[in-house]
Amino acid sequence: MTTALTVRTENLSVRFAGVPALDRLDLRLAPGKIHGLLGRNGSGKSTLAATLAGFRRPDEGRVLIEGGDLGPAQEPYENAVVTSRVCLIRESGDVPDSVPVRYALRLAAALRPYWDADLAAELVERFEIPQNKKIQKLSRGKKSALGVIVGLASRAPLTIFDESYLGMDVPSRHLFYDVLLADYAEVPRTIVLSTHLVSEVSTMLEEVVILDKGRLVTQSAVDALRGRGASIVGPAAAVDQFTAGFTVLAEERLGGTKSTTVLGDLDPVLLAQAASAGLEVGPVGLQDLFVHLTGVK
Ligand SMILES: Nc1ncnc2c1ncn2[C@@H]1O[C@H](COP(=O)(O)OP(=O)(O)OP(=O)(O)O)[C@@H](O)[C@H]1O
Repeated sequence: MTTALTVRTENLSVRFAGVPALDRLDLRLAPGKIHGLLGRNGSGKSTLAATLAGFRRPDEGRVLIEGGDLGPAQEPYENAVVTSRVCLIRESGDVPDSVPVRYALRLAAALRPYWDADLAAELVERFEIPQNKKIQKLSRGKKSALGVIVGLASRAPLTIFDESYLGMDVPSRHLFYDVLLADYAEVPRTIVLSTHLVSEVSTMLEEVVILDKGRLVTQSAVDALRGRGASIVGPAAAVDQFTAGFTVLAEERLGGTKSTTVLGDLDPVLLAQAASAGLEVGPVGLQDLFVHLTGVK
């Protein structure tokens, strides 16, 4: 049976030629949740994903993985017991290129202790992957889909998708999200989705880690993060009057109606004022917060 794992990093740093890609990260990924690993290009997402999966040795600090039948915390690097329970799928698909699809699936079945062959077969059908074709002959999208299938059917207690679905078209990506949610409900495990497509995955995420230039910007439950701001919708003049003095994260206007996203907690007095001005107050979008927190202009 798959048992979700807990991941911790302590003062984790990874450097390339002396330049930090990860800079003293202290994180805790709770077991059995879907975590978003968010950051702009070059922020360190792939380096973190590879280090969590044991592909890379930290230059400083450590990664600790614990829980389930693993027992006490262990470091993943050069640790076959831990890495057999961790599946990292990168954009390349992380499958050998020169062999037919059916062989790659057999290989995954042999290597992955929690492999679900029925799920793999079902997904190969649903994503319409030609089983006899060599992987190098697949289109980029189908190659990505095969990687995703391996990631899902591995049912690893810690499963990390590092932008592995970006090559897929929109319907295929949505199929991936649907299958991921359904399978996660059936077999809970710790899932990390590394992405910059924040708006597309935001409804699936329970926790987020936001990186910027290798540093931790924030780690938070999505609900708590969304509570850091508010979106105010209503007649444009009333919205402008109400939001004057707030830090504005985003504005959108449609005819006489305006939606303004602001940073800050709205107390009950402000909420009552908004209601009496005919304004609707909702949570802030994750994408708007991400843009604000990572300084994208
Ligand atoms: N093998 C490597 N050699 C040298 N520098 C590297 C290497 N891998 C990553 N880096 C550098 O480390 C930093 C973090 O890169 P990383 O790929 O982890 O970021 P990322 O958030 O995954 O980016 P993206 O969204 O563009 O994939 C970048 O400055 C990158 O240039």
